[in-house]
Amino acid sequence: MTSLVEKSKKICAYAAVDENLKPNHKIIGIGSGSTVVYIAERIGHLPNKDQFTCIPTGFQSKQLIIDNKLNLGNLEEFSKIDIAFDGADEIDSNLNCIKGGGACLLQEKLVADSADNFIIVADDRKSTGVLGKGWKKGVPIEVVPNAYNKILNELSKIGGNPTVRPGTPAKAGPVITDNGNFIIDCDFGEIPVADVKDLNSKIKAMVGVVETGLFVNMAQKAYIGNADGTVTTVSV
Ligand SMILES: O=C[C@H](O)[C@H](O)[C@H](O)COP(=O)(O)O
Repeated sequence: MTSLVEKSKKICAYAAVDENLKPNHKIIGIGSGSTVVYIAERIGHLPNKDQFTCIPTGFQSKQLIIDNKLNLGNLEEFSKIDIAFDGADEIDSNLNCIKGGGACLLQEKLVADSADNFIIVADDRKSTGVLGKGWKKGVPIEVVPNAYNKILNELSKIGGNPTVRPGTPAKAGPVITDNGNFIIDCDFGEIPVADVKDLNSKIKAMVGVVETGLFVNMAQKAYIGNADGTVTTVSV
């Protein structure tokens, strides 16, 4: 039986596609995770699906595009994206997000940054208003492998509690991203909305950091699927 959370993911994803995908859109960014599964599914059901080229944000995303028989593109060829849809691990009241729980943050941020419209889809557990309130695993940070120890020290110095994400039990040693890097998860406690941008800049300034899972001022809209079957839309 489909769980309430799974139903929430599906209704918000379907609503996001139905209300935002326009006939003039040609290039679509497809994010990663369990919620965007329903984004790809919905687009795959459209009679005009052949008019779209979909840009993936990683291996799983690419498979979703292929499985739903959508046209697959890449950022090298299409550097301007009309609209991108993606999930989130947590969303604050300004639509800043923590992303990267599935280690896909770098390609996701490249696609979001290239998109004219960036739409978040998530079930209502993710919409807490303050980053770090509900998502307790920390901010995912993609780092060059041989810089991890240096960056662990630097993150501790700015008040974080960082750990290298382990690959166990599927793999001994750290998780390796689609880009061949490590992920550090760094807990900063609750991050006030006014502090998110500054924290992101501090982390990005550390040499060896490739990208952070803090998506600051990137999303224009979020579609939140509620357990009662309704969808809440938030815009900035
Ligand atoms: O790296 C993973 C991505 O940032 C996902 O979009 C994020 O973790 C949300 O995934 P889900 O929709 O499964 O909660």
